[in-house]
Amino acid sequence: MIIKVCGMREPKNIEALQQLDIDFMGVIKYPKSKRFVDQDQSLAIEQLTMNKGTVGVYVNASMQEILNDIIPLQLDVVQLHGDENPAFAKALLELDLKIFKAFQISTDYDFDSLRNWESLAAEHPGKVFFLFDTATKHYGGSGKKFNWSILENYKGNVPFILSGGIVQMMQQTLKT
Ligand SMILES: O=C(O)c1ccccc1NCC(=O)[C@H](O)[C@H](O)COP(=O)(O)O
Repeated sequence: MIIKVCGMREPKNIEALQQLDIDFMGVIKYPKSKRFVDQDQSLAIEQLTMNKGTVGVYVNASMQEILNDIIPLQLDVVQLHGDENPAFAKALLELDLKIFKAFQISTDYDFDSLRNWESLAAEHPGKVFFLFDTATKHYGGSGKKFNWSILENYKGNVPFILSGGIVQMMQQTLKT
């Protein structure tokens, strides 16, 4: 199991996170999010020594916007949380970044629509992960959990991360 803590901004919180047994720290680069990390905060993050993987979270950003963040945010992973296509992700994979591709899961979600992304993942073993989040018109950060039993309909083999409204008391359920 991998654990990502998202929405990190303040250097002192990021330093505290370094002491925890987690794998990734997520930084939101979506300007409409209340957790958005601006340029000054990015420059503060650049000064930190990181012992976790850093994930930049984007919603329909341009390639140039992402490229500009690679060094300041010390990016290991790009989380594509909007309507990006596999060709866009492929260009990032070729820069040696990993991809977390987010999908907004609703009750009647059609997992067959992920075929193109599954092909990309097969071409880049160990580099592409799916992230299943709760559907919201704001793309993410709803704070709400979706009905995980919907995932019984997912028959693919790309490893996935669960997202949306996860709190500590769900720890045991997540392990099973
Ligand atoms: O966190 C946000 O504000 C956000 C906004 C737009 C797209 C993605 C966003 N977050 C990405 C994440 O990976 C969050 O951890 C995820 O949505 C779950 O957060 P929450 O719903 O608050 O539990």
